[in-house]
Amino acid sequence: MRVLIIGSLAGELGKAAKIAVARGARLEQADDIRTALVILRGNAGVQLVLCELHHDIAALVRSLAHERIVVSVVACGLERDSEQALQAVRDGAQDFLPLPPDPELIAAMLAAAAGESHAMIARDPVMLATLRRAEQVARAQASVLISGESGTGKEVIARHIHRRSMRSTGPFIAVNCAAIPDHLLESELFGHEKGAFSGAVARRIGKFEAAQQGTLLLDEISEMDVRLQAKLLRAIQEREIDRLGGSVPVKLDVRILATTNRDLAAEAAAGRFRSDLYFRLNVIGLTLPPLRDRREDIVPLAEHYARHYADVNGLPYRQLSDDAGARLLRHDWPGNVRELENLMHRAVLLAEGATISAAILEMPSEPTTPAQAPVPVAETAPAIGGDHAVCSLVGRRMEDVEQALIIETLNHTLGNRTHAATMLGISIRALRNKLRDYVEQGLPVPPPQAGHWAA
Ligand SMILES: Nc1ncnc2c1ncn2[C@@H]1O[C@H](COP(=O)(O)OP(=O)(O)OP(=O)(O)O)[C@@H](O)[C@H]1O
Repeated sequence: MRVLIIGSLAGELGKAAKIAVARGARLEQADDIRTALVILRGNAGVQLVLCELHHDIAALVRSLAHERIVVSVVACGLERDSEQALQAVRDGAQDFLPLPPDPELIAAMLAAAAGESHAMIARDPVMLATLRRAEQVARAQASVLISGESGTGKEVIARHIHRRSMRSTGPFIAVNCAAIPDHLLESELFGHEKGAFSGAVARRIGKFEAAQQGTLLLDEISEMDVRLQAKLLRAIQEREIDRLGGSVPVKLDVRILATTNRDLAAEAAAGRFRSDLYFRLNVIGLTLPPLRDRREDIVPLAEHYARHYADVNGLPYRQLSDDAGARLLRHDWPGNVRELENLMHRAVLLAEGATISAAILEMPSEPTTPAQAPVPVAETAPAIGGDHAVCSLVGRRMEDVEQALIIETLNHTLGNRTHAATMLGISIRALRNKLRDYVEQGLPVPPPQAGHWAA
């Protein structure tokens, strides 16, 4: 992943940069915000910006919004500068990295910005068959549509297809269509020329061009606005794009992969998704089975995460006890692999004895609906007057209950905003606005995918 550092590499930030490089990051460096913006306009592959606190972070965030550049900004400074750190978050930084740098915190930030680790575990015959099919189609050039419930590993398999393709030495660029507002998504994908809109002060290269000779993953494609769907269809058919405000088309050599956790054929039939685009994307279709239908993967995945999170947190590796394994096998996993991963992360942090026992596995009560697309409230709401959990809320202010629910959901998803918003049935933008309000009120908010150790 590409990381842009704004500031001097001579001091503590240089140490952070070295750690990021040791974890596989490729660095860009700018002495000031003006230079950083020049780099960002020309390189849509940058996923994370680490910016020293004393730079004008508010101005950086404003320019990024103005120029429709989507990238995570993390403010960096000494731990004692907590007032400035809070101000940086108020100004729009997504997080604060205290210096001197903690290698594990940097690893978590890189993982959060890149969309977590790429290891692929598969033991169940159903999953092995899916994997074989993915490997078969990897060498083709055709688009692949990967369907499956949220958290089943659609992005993991997309990366696997890229690694096994003839484009593996080229870039793999992922764009989450649900997480980026429509007006930003267009320039994020297609780029823009200077003057294309009031904030377009210079040419900006989009994700399509950043993915040249490689693979572009359009995550959660069903959430793409209809107008953009038309533009995407043209890009795929003509193999060229026009930057916003551009007059000369740019030729493309990009393979498109797309994911959806909705039934895209049904969306097309209902007129919510263009049928012609659906057929273009679904030249090859792959469906990832939910975890409850590939039970032989559950324990190997749990063991993988027990090892991984022990490693990441500098803790001793503890095996799963037999009763813990049995308990995992009894659960239905509505949140799929992501739910299992979060549960094991917590268990690794809480474990004390020689093994991870069933007692510390914090299983939520068995939900009745799979956690994929937001479920209409009417389908899940308890009958009025009949539910103890709801009765116990009577007398509390709506705002307080909402706040507690949001923070608790974020704790459950270990800070993952996209997943929390899906569970809450609200847009990422609405969630971000709420969190910004909480930060302004001085409330502690779980940082993005940081886990308990950073809470
Ligand atoms: N087979 C697997 N082996 C190891 N880890 C996996 C596997 N499948 C999924 N994961 C992990 O589970 C988490 C969710 O995976 P991923 O983001 O690919 O799911 P998704 O189906 O794309 O979810 P969403 O639809 O919510 O975006 C990630 O942290 C990923 O690393």
